[in-house]
Amino acid sequence: MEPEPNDDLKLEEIMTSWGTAVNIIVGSHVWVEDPDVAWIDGEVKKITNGEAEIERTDGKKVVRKLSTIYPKDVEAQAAGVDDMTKLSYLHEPGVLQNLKTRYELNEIYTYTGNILIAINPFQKLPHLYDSHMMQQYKGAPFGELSPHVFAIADVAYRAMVHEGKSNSILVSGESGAGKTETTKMLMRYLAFLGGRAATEGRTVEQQVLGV
Ligand SMILES: Nc1ncnc2c1ncn2[C@@H]1O[C@H](COP(=O)(O)OP(=O)(O)OP(=O)(O)O)[C@@H](O)[C@H]1O
Repeated sequence: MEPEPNDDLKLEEIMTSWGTAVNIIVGSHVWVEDPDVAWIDGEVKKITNGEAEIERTDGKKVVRKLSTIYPKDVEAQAAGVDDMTKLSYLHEPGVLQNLKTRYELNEIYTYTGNILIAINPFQKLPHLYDSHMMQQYKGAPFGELSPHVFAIADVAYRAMVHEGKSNSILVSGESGAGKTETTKMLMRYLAFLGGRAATEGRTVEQQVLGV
């Protein structure tokens, strides 16, 4: 539960939802919710009675309750991080900013630990899925290469082989998010790992992908 900011404190102190105490003071860079762009950054100019006056980077001045604003990591890496567990602040605006930064660099995949987040590129990125890429991910330790759907398939496959048990990969997202495309890539990679041994004239790849 998020505590109400204590007005008696000299430095206004709020808790992020991850339980880390964060000081928001005059001069702090913060994220403010916005109906059009979700979150926009700005600087705290004044704090009174649990409310902060913020000058947004678009020049607009707004007043927000301290409990609704989040600290911005001003030292965040320009290209974002490939695993969100590396973020200084793991809150919604921090996560969205990191995904946006990477997406603008055509990096559609990002990890959060061993979970893969994929953002629909709405364009063909064939270099991401060619046979050279598959070869690279085959047997590579998880996390060594850039986040990729092939890395998830590789880990799942290897665990299945080592443990001798069935395995599952959960693909979830809203309509149009890219679940079908992602599943196709997973199947293609698993078929690639399955090899080209043919039964009744059809390779594993042809049987799995139905081609
Ligand atoms: N990795 C990708 N690379 C290129 N295009 C993609 C990728 N993922 C999704 N798309 C594009 O987005 C469209 C919608 O994706 P997809 O059909 O996979 O969504 P979905 O989550 O399965 O949707 P629904 O739940 O409505 O069936 C695809 O037809 C494709 O044009």
